[in-house]
Parts: sequence; C-alpha cells; structure tokens
Amino acid sequence: MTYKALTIAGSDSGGGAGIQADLKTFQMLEVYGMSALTAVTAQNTLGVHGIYDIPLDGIAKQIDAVFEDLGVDAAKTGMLSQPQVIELVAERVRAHGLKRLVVDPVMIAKGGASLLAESAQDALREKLLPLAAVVTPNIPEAEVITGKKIAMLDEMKEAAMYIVKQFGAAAAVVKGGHSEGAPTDVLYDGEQFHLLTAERYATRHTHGTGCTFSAAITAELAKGRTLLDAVHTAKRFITLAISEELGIGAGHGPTNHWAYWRAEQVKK
Ligand SMILES: Nc1ncnc2c1ncn2[C@@H]1O[C@H](COP(=O)(O)OP(=O)(O)O)[C@@H](O)[C@H]1O
Ligand SMILES: Cc1ncc(COP(=O)(O)O)c(N)n1
Repeated sequence: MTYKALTIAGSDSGGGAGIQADLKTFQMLEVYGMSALTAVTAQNTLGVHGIYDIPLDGIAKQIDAVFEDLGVDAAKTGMLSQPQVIELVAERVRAHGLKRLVVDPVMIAKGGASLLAESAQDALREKLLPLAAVVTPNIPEAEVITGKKIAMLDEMKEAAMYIVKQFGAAAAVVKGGHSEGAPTDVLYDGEQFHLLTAERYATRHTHGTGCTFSAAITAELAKGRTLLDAVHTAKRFITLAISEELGIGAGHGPTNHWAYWRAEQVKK
C-alpha cells in the first residue's frame, strides 16, 4: 500500500523548512510526498532574503492536479502568506472532501521575517481552523490565534482547548519549543489533554522544527494512525532530528531528517 501526503506550503531554498522539510519528512516516514507551492522564498540559515508569492490560480491548479489524479490520504498547510491564499486553500480542501488536514499556522520565520500577513489572521481563524484535524501552533502563534498571553503549562492547555472550542478545530497541539525548560507539547483532542515531553537540546540548529513536526503528524495520519499515535511519532521524529544536528550553515541550521529512520533501522 502506498500512502500519499500533500503539503501546501512555501519553498525554502535552504532546504531546512517549508516544502523541503515536509517532503524529506514524508519520505523518511515512508509516505509518498506531493506539494502545492504557495510562495517561493530565497532563504538560508541566516534569514529570508526574498518572498515571491505564487498566483492564486497556480496554487489552485497544483492542488486540483494532485487530488484529481494521485489522491491524498492526508495534507498539511504551512506558509500561506496572504488572506486570499487561506481562503482558496480552505475552499479547495472542502471541495475535495479532505478530512485529515494538519494546519501548521506558520507566521514568523526563526530569523524574524513575516511569512503570514497580519490581515490573514482572521481568515486563518475563521476559514481554515474549522477544517483542521489538528492545528500545531508554537507559543507565539497560539498567543496570536487566541489573543491571550501564554507563560505556563496551564496557559498552553487553555490555549489548546480554546482553539478547539472557539474555532472548531478537531484538535490542537501547542508546542513548547519557545518555553523554558523541557520542550513539553500539549495536545488537546477535544476530550482530553496529553502531554508530550522530551529533553531540551542546547542548539541553534532548529530551523524548520515546526514544519518537520507537523509533516510527521501528516505522514502518520496518511497511514491511518490515530492522532495520538501520530503526534507521539512526530515528537520522536523531531526530537531525534534536533538531537543529531547536522551543524551546517552559519545561522539557524536545519534539523537532521535522517535521524529517525536510522534509529528505526537499528531497532530492526
Ligand atoms: N531545543 C529543543 N530541544 C528539543 N526539542 C525541541 C527544541 N526546540 C523545539 N523542540 C520541539 O520541536 C517541535 C517544534 O516546536 P517549536 O520549535 O516550538 O515550533 P516552531 O518551529 O513552529 O517554532 C516541538 O515538538 C518542540 O517541543
Ligand atoms: C518557506 C518557509 N516555511 C516555513 C518556515 C518556518 O520555519 P521555522 O519557523 O521552523 O524556521 C520557513 N522559515 N520558511
């Protein structure tokens, strides 16, 4: 059986985040990867040097071409850039009846560049979140979505629940990468909370961690795994990818997309 996943996101020329991180992650989890580009960024580990949006009809045609021929078991969104892109993606997701949608509400790159216009925040909340099987904000993104400050674990829990109850997402994971101490992520699945904890690695090479984490959830959902199983696998995938840093680039380098697969081979 060949499982298929689609990423609707921006290109990172540096290969650590965006479409490139997503496709590498799908591949390493043995899922066939497909892409619909929303924007092309000229980017490396030092920052974003240019953003070139793809015309709306080009985005729609990529999505439709993939659904109409190959089929999609699960999809994720990453950088959506503009409100019209969010509206279009929401409309195509509904038209194709896609159920397993992971929304990574990408807003700001690690270097500080804005990857989502402020005017797109309402469209994200109103149009896309209701279609999500799971939303994966980091702490600053969860603060923007909910309009509430998050300093402690209890507030991460409140934010995850608020995103589900207020905006109609089926589930939310508020990621703890930006907190202090252990990087604990909070999953609210509509009924219960689940905490996922790992060791914190002192490294500057965390470019694309959010993209990689949400892509791993998407790949596992494409295989028909439960959300809880998918999030657990994604946590292991990203923790290994961060712990075995590649050390390339002069700035925030990429994570190691081989690490999980190699660890699994050793187990066999
Ligand atoms: N230094 C780190 N050590 C271990 N895990 C981390 C570290 N930084 C982030 N993570 C984990 O990586 C994943 C992505 O989180 P985060 O960095 O918050 O997302 P984003 O890239 O969207 O800002 C989460 O599971 C988070 O807990
Ligand atoms: C095209 C693109 N998409 C997403 C991100 C966010 O990735 P991160 O916040 O992990 O640097 C990025 N830098 N570039």
